[in-house]
Amino acid sequence: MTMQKIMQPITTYLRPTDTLEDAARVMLETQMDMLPVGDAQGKWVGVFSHRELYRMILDKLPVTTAIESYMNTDIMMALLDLICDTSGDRGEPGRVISQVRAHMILDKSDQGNRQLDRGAQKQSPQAQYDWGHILSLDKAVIQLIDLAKKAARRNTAVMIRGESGTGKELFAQAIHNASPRASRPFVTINCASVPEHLLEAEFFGYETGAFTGADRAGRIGKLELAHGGTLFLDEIGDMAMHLQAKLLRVIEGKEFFRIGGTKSIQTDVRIISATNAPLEELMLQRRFREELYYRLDVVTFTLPPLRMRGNDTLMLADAFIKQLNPILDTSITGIDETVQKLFAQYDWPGNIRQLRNVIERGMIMAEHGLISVTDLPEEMIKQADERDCKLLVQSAKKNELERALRETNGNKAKAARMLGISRSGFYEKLKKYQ
Ligand SMILES: Nc1ncnc2c1ncn2[C@@H]1O[C@H](COP(=O)(O)OP(=O)(O)OP(=O)(O)O)[C@@H](O)[C@H]1O
Repeated sequence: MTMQKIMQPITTYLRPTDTLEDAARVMLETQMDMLPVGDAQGKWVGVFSHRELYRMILDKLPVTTAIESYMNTDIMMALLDLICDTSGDRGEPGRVISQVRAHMILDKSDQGNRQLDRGAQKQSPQAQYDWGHILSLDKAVIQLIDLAKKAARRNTAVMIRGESGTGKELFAQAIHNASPRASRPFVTINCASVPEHLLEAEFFGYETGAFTGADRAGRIGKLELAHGGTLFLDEIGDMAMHLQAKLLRVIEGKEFFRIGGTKSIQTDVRIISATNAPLEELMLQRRFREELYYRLDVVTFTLPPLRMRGNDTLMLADAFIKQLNPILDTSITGIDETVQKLFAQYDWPGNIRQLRNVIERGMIMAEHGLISVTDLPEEMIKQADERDCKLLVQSAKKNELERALRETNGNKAKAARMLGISRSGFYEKLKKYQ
């Protein structure tokens, strides 16, 4: 989910009359786990999540079946369900909060104009980000931006490497927006999230009647949609070998056929690819084609992980707080000293995306003033607790217990309630933090 998506009311929602195929496509395009369903007046009447999608598939319903009788009409339960699901294993509650918030602000001003409906293939998707969105004080990143500005002017293929959440897509969009193709489409294909058997249709499109259950009118693929613009191939390392061969043929010959089609189609796209996969290793294992690699890897950028970007963590935390205060309706002034120290020592496996989610969650928890350790996700505190920050976390926890006791005049039951924990949990903490 991009920052843009949480800052604007979103226009993507389903109608009860939408089909299983419509829903699957919109979910793929938006990468949302759950979408609101709105009626003709834009009123929320339900939600449709992956769970309902799988249920329809397992029930072997034709793709033309309307989602109406499968959508979940218990909206609040569905939201809570999703929050619990996601804050468990995937550990990114902030991301869900963003999604939920985004969904709650349906764009009422333009109910009929959903971004991705049956007409999606006729619209040209645009890139939202430019250089001004890439914030960094880090020398290496600043140098990469300079290099990217130069590369943007040419038509050369660019490959962006780096861990998840380091800003690869942000860079790709900024390059497109600074290129002579800026006014043309920026089209993304996520090679990891589209199932292998659908990826080919996603790329090349298909002709009328190419599949059972396919749209009568056929569908154009993303290669055609991106004509004149940029095709962003995210997670390129996950592309199947046979598709890699087909892509290579398109790059070399600049033409292709729709699935089931006989007419060759010309295309002119600039390719930007991104990956966190060890492509060199994949080539040795014959899971990535060398010829394709050399076609895609004309200019390479490797974005450093957040833990190697020095002061960026605190600067970004501050910037996110400023951006999010008006959206979340909070008045957070910053992060306290303990959190600053903890941030500096933390590994940030999810990089900038994780930082933004942690900040957003912290802002929702704290509401005003400074974000403190107790507003951070449990997982993060646990990790810090096990490492060098143990003392820091302990003193913050101790302060919190002391404050609760002070404010309740030493009444432990009240103090436990105030902190939202059980009485036994409170005693346990008292013992742990002395
Ligand atoms: N330098 C930056 N300044 C401000 N925001 C950033 C920066 N880099 C990344 N972000 C934000 O972090 C989030 C993740 O960025 P992005 O999606 O570009 O990462 P990615 O490397 O493509 O991730 P993935 O590999 O998981 O797809 C986005 O919300 C993006 O706006």
